[in-house]
Amino acid sequence: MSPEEIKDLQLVGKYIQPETREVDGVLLTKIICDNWDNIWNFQAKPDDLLIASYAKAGTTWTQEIVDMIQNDGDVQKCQRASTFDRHPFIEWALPPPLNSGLDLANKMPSPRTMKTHLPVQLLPPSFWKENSKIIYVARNPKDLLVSYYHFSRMTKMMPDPGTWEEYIEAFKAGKVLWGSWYDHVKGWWDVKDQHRILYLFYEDMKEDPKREIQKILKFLEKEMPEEVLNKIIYHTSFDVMKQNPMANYSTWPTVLMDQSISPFMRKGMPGDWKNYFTVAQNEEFDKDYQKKMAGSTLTFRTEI
Ligand SMILES: Nc1ncnc2c1ncn2[C@@H]1O[C@H](COP(=O)(O)OS(=O)(=O)O)[C@@H](OP(=O)(O)O)[C@H]1O
Repeated sequence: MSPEEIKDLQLVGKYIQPETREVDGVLLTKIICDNWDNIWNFQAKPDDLLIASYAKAGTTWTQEIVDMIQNDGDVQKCQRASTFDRHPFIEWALPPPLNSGLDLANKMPSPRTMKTHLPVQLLPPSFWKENSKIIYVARNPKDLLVSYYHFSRMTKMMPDPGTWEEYIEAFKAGKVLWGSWYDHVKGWWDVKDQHRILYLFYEDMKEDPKREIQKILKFLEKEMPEEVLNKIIYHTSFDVMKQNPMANYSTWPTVLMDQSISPFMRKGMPGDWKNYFTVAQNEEFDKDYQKKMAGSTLTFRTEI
């Protein structure tokens, strides 16, 4: 992003309202809802790759891994642009002169790699029709909630999260952007075997990045020498990505993300939720979780 564009962004920033609306009961920003027809009618292609997730599940990490794989471990090539511009975020509509995800996607030559946080029922149907490959990444709800709370405090593009106590309740009720986490992870889980979907877990990636990167390689039908694989593991580690301006959103102006409040690459640590949930909040959360996830074969690890 050039300094000129950043200046424009700062002018535009004051027009960014964290207003929300719903599409089929799913809370989204007003700008996304106003643009919904275009998003729904987005034309996917058979050689598209979509990285899908609920917000704060490890999307950027997965994007960096995929980009490194696609570029055979060439770090310089992966520094060609920020994550947002390398992989269009299909539903993320911003006012001009900012690029909307759809504009970027439509301009991008094939094969395209894109990102979405949409729940499965709101995915543009052309992705199913074209049988595009999808990598879904899921993260345990407690760490995700903590991450989402901090992100919502530092970004001006989302509604104010309120107090920690209020935010836990909003999250449990699904009254946060992109709707219910519970429905999101279950919805994608339930269709994973009917389409070309690789379902990954943040905690598994943290536990054994090599094993999980190998799953992605297989899914993308790629092979690579051990030394390139090791380079990818290193380049996509939390500490290295935290210092990478093309992955840590530091090129974005503070009017959109004020990283002095909380950095985008915050902790990257499974189990951090224990520093935030009280014993009572944790018990309440678990009780509610059991109800909402009852009957599903999907399970999460809240620490590794
Ligand atoms: N390489 C690596 N290793 C471990 N963890 C990582 C990595 N990269 C990003 N992160 C952490 O992922 C969280 C951000 O999630 P997303 O990228 O999905 O956010 S977004 O919804 O796309 O804005 C956010 O989690 P928290 O640190 O818990 O807030 C990031 O720090």
